[in-house]
Amino acid sequence: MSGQTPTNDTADSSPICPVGESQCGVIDEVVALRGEVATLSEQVRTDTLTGLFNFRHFRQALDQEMERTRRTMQSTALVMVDLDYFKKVNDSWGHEVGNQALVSTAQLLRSTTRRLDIPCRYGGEEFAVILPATDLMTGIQVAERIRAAIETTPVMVNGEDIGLTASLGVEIYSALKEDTPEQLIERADRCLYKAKQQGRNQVCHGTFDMGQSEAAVSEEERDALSDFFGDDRADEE
Ligand SMILES: Nc1nc2c(ncn2[C@@H]2O[C@H](COP(=O)(O)OP(=O)(O)OP(=O)(O)O)[C@@H](O)[C@H]2O)c(=O)[nH]1
Repeated sequence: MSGQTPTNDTADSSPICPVGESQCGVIDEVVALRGEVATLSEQVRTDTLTGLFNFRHFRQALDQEMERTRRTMQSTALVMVDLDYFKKVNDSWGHEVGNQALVSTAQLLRSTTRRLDIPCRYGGEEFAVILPATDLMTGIQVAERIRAAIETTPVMVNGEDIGLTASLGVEIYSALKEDTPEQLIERADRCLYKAKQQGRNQVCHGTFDMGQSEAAVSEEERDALSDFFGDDRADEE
């Protein structure tokens, strides 16, 4: 699975003209077509506004990472991110500022995650980040890092910060579960809904004891997580 920035991953194997010919129209055409195919395949999986992977790629990547979990027994974490009161952002500051906030959030998702993580625009003002080979505790810490980055990074309009925040839900898929991708998304979305219900600008997660329902990250847990993990996960490759 490619990393977080959609790239042109076509191999550089330029066709060569037949022996004795320095120019060849057909080959020029093949090279041009290859370029177009690469551009189109990037467009098909990329969200135009933010440059993140789009929903189509998200679903394919989630299938692939869940399959990897079944083979390697390493869990996959899923973080759902939804900007708070985004309708109010649009209504108060205008649609263009709303778009600026979405672009800023996308940049933060890239900068707070590893290259192998898969940040996507799920739709509207909702984002999803797939964290391959990640357990619940680490997923919670990454979500908390994303939350803090959104809260503390100003989105300025006419010298004023619009005060953007987000609510997040974290769940994991382990090989022991028989979840479908839809069930995993639904569980993560339930956590996100709980974060909204409990006041927004917070992370809720599935519990370590699967017999229980969702839980919020408490202040103490937040401190313990950052002490335990330090702040270096975003530098990992
Ligand atoms: N600027 C902009 N706005 C968008 C885009 N996509 C969705 N929106 C807006 O996002 C807003 C989402 O509003 P709601 O679903 O009511 O949620 P909310 O206001 O964020 O409230 P909570 O999620 O409950 O905190 C709507 O006003 C949409 O028009 C986009 O691409 N650009």
